[in-house]
Amino acid sequence: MVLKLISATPSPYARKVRIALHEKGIPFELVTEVPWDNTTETPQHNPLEKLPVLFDTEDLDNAVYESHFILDWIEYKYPSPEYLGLMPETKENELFAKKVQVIADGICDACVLMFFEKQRSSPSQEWTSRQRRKVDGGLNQLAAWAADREFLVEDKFTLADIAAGSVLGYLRVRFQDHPWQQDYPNLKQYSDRLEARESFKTTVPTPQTIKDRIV
Ligand SMILES: N[C@@H](CCC(=O)N[C@@H](CS(=O)(=O)O)C(=O)NCC(=O)O)C(=O)O
Repeated sequence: MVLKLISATPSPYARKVRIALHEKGIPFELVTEVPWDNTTETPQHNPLEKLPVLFDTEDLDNAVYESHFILDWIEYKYPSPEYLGLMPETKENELFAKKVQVIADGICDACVLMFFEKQRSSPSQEWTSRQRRKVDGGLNQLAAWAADREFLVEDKFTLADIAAGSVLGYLRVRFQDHPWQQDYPNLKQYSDRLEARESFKTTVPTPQTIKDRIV
């Protein structure tokens, strides 16, 4: 199997996959693109036209997409003990880790909606406020779960930390004016610790330039 990952420099969803592959020591080719531009190859592999997309270059008909599903797929295809396990030990805690991912991805979704609302000729204040409430509510929940813990579940690095760390790293780059680091010092310290991991250091998000008109 020769894995290729289609990613974009700011993508918090793709960063989760990059972190997981790095933590498990799984080799892959990284393809970086702008999924919003007409030059994107993403639609060739995902009918939903979204990245990240992970596929075996020797089996192009079985691409894997939707970051949460990609992470489940990776865990299934590259299980412990041969590879580092990224799921908690118990089923209950695995479900909680996936609930953390729901919140983290939901914060990302609301951020993306706000980002594009700002591009509109007359952005809706009501719509933007609604998305901002989701970001703030999600961060409040992550801060409560993090408390003063090193990791969110079972005192080991899991999917929950990949998801939470990725959205916090995304806010640092794409929503620098959000005061979450002042509002939740514990969450900032938690994020700082994760950003010190090699898998995070080598996947720090950076802005991209979108050439085509999107909205
Ligand atoms: N739910 C998806 C969201 C993925 C997503 O929205 N990807 C964006 C790029 S980024 O926001 O992650 O940078 C995309 O490809 N958008 C293109 C489109 O929506 O047509 C996931 O978890 O993978």
